[in-house]
Amino acid sequence: MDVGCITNNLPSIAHPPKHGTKEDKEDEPLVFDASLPRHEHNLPKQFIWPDEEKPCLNPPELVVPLVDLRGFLSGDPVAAMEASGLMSEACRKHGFFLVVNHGIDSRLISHAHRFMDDFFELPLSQKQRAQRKKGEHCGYASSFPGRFSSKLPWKETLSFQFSADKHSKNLVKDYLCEKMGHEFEQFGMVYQEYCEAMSNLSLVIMELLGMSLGVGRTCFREFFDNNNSIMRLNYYPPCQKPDLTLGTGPHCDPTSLTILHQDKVGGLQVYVDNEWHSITPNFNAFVVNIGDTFMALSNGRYKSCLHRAVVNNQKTRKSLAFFLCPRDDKVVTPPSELVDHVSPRIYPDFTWPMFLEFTQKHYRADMNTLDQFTNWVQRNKS
Ligand SMILES: C=C1C[C@]23C[C@@]1(O)CC[C@H]2[C@]1(C)CCC[C@@](C)(C(=O)O)[C@H]1[C@@H]3C(=O)O
Ligand SMILES: O=C(O)CCC(=O)C(=O)O
Ligand SMILES: [Fe+2]
Repeated sequence: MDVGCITNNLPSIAHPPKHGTKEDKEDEPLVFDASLPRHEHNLPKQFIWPDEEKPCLNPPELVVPLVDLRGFLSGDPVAAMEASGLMSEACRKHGFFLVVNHGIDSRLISHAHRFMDDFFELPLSQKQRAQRKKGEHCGYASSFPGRFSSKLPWKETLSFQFSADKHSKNLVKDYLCEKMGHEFEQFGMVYQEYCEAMSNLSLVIMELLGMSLGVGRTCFREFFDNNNSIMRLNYYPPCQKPDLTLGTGPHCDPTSLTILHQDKVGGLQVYVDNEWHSITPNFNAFVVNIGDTFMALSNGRYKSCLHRAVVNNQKTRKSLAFFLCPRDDKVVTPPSELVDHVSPRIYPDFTWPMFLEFTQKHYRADMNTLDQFTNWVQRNKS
């Protein structure tokens, strides 16, 4: 797919000033670093979001279904029906649910959070050894000044690839050691183990989602076997003007399924019934949400939901986001059971690499990403 012509049709992402031009000085990319003294009271204008997108104070709490996986994991068919029923109700309404008794060691989760602190508290120059390159989705990024010209998110991120393929057992460790040096070997091993746990949990959830949609336990589990997913560490430093900016802007995840662990600070918000709702942190629960790619796989039966992250003026907030993505060669096509004259195809066939490139090079993911991508694919059908 030649994606070149997208650039002219969509609100393209700001291109950083050409080096050496006069804009360089005026538009020197904004970079902030959590370890710098927090004395900035006048927020740079690029971090100030439009009034209609600014955070609201004290949103109501979203009562999210708590899906207990213990029974299903022990083979109890009644528990399986209960769990898939709860998921179905949540996914038809807003696409978010919590999973508990998931079997993942709390020490692994704590290690992952601790290593995240270690990374983001490094001097900026060291973090920039893993600097995300233009058009690529892996690496370290600080608020994306080179990518966007306004509505910059108040966060630093570190993203890397995970492959469930048995020959890729060292992918995470090798990437982190290559970028950051061999002192990151343990960091890499912990995140390789964390991502394997996330991948296995994703496949369990895919079994239940398959059951809930009437396509059987193995349909989506096999589709995401050997997944080629993305792990993202979100680090949100305190902000002196938290009511003017956002940690992560309003969006639907373009990926298939997100398994998120937020720390105790809280800040994740979901847009349901025309209102923003907070999701209260729960160390023992993972927040799970459907992404755009799974919405296409389900032929629109399940919703990819609008959400965002707000910041505060007291504490750093962290979240671990595992984004499930199918192997590169998998074609996203809904099972035949989900397509008929009553429910005709809504989205075109596509592969995840096509959609990912769209979000990285030509369109800032928001609440319309899948529709924009669909329109472009249909316009460019050669
Ligand atoms: C495929 C992806 C693009 C973003 C990361 C992700 O892996 C899934 C979520 C996407 C994102 C977080 C949605 C909001 C806008 C965004 C630019 C961000 O704030 O980070 C998105 C990510 C991206 O780097 O494009
Ligand atoms: O940090 C959070 O709670 C949400 C982050 C998010 O939505 C994302 O990274 O896609
Ligand atoms: Fe998200």
